[in-house]
Amino acid sequence: MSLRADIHVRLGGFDLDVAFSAPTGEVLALVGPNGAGKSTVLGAIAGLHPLRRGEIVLDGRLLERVATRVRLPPQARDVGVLFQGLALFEHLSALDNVAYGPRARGLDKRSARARARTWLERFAIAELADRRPAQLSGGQAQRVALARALIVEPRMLLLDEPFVALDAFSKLEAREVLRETLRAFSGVSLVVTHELADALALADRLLVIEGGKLIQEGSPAEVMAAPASAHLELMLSEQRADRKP
Ligand SMILES: Nc1ncnc2c1ncn2[C@@H]1O[C@H](COP(=O)(O)OP(=O)(O)OP(=O)(O)O)[C@@H](O)[C@H]1O
Repeated sequence: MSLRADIHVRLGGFDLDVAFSAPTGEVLALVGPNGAGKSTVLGAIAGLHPLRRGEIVLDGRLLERVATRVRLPPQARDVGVLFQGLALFEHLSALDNVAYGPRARGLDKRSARARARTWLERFAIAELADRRPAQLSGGQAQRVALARALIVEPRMLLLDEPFVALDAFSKLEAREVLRETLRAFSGVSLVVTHELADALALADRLLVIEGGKLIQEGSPAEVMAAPASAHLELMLSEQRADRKP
């Protein structure tokens, strides 16, 4: 097992209480209504919300265990994060956004930039190296954000609503780029999305959360065959309506 997570977090009056695990290479989609706790799950794994109880183990390495007071800081977790809205550094070029991780880990500027350039090439955006985020399209910015997350060779990827800011056309293209990226990525990926179509296109397995609890998990086909909540049924019927010509 590559990821084992038993997560109990309290945020104000909200209690999150979910446990799941995933083998190496699996792509998990976390779906559920607004306020269900999806981003909080990501934040807990990334080390941004301390656990009240439980533990998180990634590739046999303990990231956090409340019982023995182990709690690695975010930068020591080897987890790549794509935040909602991408959160690129507006004052840095695309190249320096991607070079940021290696620089922060002590690599000299020249080597970090050389490495960043290979990642821009991998995402077919080398010619955009000098542009600032404001001069990129949504799809291009998403590629920069993916390159920035992957350049540090994380063991796990966390993606929070990776398509929110995109128009319909960019979104299809971005979904394809992301699908190929996740397929090539060797660690576990966890993608938060409120759109079932994205989850179905990307994920090996769905985790459905509502009110801070895991209410269903299974392959897309299993979940579609027997949705465990009214909200999920509604998502499914919207998805079917979208597919009709
Ligand atoms: N810093 C905070 N302090 C108190 N409550 C919070 C905090 N952050 C989030 N919450 C609450 O925790 C709950 C879960 O929020 P979370 O952002 O994880 O939901 P989500 O499923 O990602 O929702 P959305 O789809 O709207 O992004 C919500 O009820 C939210 O109001």
